[in-house]
Amino acid sequence: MAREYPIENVRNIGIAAHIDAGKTTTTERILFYTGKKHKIGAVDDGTAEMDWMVQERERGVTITAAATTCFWQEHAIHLIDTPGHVDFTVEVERSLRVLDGAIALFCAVGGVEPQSETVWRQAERYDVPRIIFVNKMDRVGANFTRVLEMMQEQLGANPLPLQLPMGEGADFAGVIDLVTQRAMRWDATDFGQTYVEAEVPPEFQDEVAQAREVLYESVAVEDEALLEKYLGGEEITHAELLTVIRAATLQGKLFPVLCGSSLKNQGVQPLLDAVIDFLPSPVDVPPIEGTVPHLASGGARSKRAKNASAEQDKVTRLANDDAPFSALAFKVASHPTVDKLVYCRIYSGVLKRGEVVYNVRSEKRERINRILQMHANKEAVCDTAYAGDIVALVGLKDTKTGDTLTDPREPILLESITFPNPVISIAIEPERASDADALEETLEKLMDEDPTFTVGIDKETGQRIISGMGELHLEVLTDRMIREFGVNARVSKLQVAYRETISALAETRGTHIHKTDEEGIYGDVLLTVEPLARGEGFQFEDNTDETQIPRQYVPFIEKVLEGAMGTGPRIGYPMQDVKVTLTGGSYHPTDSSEVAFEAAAVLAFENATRKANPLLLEPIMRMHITVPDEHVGKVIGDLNSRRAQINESTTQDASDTGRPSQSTQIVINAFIPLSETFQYTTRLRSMTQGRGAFTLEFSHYEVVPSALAPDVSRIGST
Ligand SMILES: Nc1nc2c(ncn2[C@@H]2O[C@H](COP(=O)(O)OP(=O)(O)OP(=O)(O)O)[C@@H](O)[C@H]2O)c(=O)[nH]1
Repeated sequence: MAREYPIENVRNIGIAAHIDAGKTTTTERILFYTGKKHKIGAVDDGTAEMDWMVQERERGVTITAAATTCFWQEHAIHLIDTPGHVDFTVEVERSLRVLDGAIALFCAVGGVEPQSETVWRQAERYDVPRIIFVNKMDRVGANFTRVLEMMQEQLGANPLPLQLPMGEGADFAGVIDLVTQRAMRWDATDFGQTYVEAEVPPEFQDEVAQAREVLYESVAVEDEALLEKYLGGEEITHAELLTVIRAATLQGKLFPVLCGSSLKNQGVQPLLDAVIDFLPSPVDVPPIEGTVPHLASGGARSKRAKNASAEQDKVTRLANDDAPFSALAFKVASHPTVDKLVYCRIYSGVLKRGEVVYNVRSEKRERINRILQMHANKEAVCDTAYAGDIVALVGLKDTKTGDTLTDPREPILLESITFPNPVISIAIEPERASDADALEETLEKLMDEDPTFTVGIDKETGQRIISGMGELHLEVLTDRMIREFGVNARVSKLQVAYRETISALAETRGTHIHKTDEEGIYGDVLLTVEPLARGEGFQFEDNTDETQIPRQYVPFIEKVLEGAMGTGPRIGYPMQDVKVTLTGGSYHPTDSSEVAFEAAAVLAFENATRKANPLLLEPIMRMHITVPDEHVGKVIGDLNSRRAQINESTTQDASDTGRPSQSTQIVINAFIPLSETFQYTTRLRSMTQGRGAFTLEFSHYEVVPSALAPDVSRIGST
């Protein structure tokens, strides 16, 4: 079956916004006007919004939250969910990784709010082209011009208004298109499905003429030929203008701005037009890059791959149906009826139901049982998915977020989505023994959905330890477990995931020798432990011979010692960066056994590490703070009191981006112990009146200063 829409007519977009800017309300309108929903939610009495929110909290609804598809003017728009919350970078990162363009939504009253600023900067890092929608023009205090100024000042962006509002607040009556010079008014009786276009009312004509002048001039400077025409006083056609706006938007030089009121059903259709006119199709973004993966023996290896000079050769795949199939799994979601859904962005080729794909990470081939295109609350089964599509796949048991799925004959490994390691932990236990299974099952599901959430068992206490990215992350997950999955569980206080190591060389002997009338036990091991450089983990060397320790026991002893690294001598945190050398030992021809050598080796290791001046290590985070100039002194002072090491602070302003801006942002890069970052979100917010933003990423482990070490206790023991 041929594709319904040419790839040039596909848009993969997200809506980025500060909480409450009107993302849900706008999405509802988009789905309604594009015919995906036959009834518009009664947002006025709060029902649509509440429905949406309640659903979002339910297990099934993450399904619809990841992506939905709608159609507009012969184009397919895949709308990808981009939660705006700073504390859930994971969600934002994975959305930005697979979308091609975004609508940045601002409130006409609040303008550029902290969270919209954060998401804006994230989108900037990913080079995602954006158009802007200034929503809530009907609200008292709405001020279109001020929002434009804030974009310039706070974001250093170059907004390009393509419309002007006809009045503001209670007077807001519609929108004037600066290109066509037509005034649009929406019909309130049919939820804004129809709108009429008319002459610009006389009272707006001067303003429109001025704004049009600015528009043409701003666009002309982006293109030499257009500039020549403009300066020569020649007429510029709409098509010419739109082509240059599109090119400048794709390069991030201009950000077309539209306005309206989603709640009052005004302005959403032109926004959809703008998505099509200015945001990229999959062929407008650079082709996806990857490497030729090394395949396990037996795996199909293409001629191309065989001829590759190196196993990790770089390859690119064009966004083309004829290219070999490649896709990236960007979200795994639980589902009420099928096992799970795997959301994929197809970068190249075509996928048919029933086909087998190759998962490069797991080295497994998996059959696609069903291909679903997700709509608002429903899912449509399709037979085929094409390059550039976003679909949900059923049947992938071993696929995780970030995995590449490819044609088994032409494999490619796409760059995965990088997620930071979890660094903060709490012990969790079922309320009652009867809750244990439910807890286990829920933890599995949450781990599947969220790659930055892990579950382990504390060897010493036997407690389940859940780890995540930050305080709020674990709080929300625990809350979901209890409220959404109905699991009765208890958690301990948040703890940093400490490690242990040694700082000196030590040699000890461990013996495990018993003799009774019936049987004997004989194990005797001499070993040294010495520190390794940070990050080297565990090393083992054997300097004994068969007269000391029979050869068959050596690999076994190595395994035992590696296991013993799991519990350090100071508090019991896992150890790292230790080299163990087997230097001597003895055996008995009949009494020696694995069990005897195990006991002897563990004893020797424990004594040696205790003697080798053990140290505690703590996770150090790389912190990236963006803060307006005027608050920087306070923030740096506070960082110093938190044992942070500030590496650099740079000024980020207009000259960096080539865009005009009057505001100066200071970017501070620092290393900071994780334990000093608890509650930092609130602290930074209060120090910067909500305008500072930060990201934290695990960097490395460092020794805990000796004065603080006694305060560190074992996880779960509090
Ligand atoms: N006056 C006015 N209110 C609006 C408009 N759009 C949305 N709202 C209201 O703003 C509030 C937040 O709207 P949502 O659509 O839930 O905003 P959101 O960005 O999805 O918010 P979160 O889901 O909390 O992130 C609701 O009370 C809406 O009714 C608008 O155009 N005008």
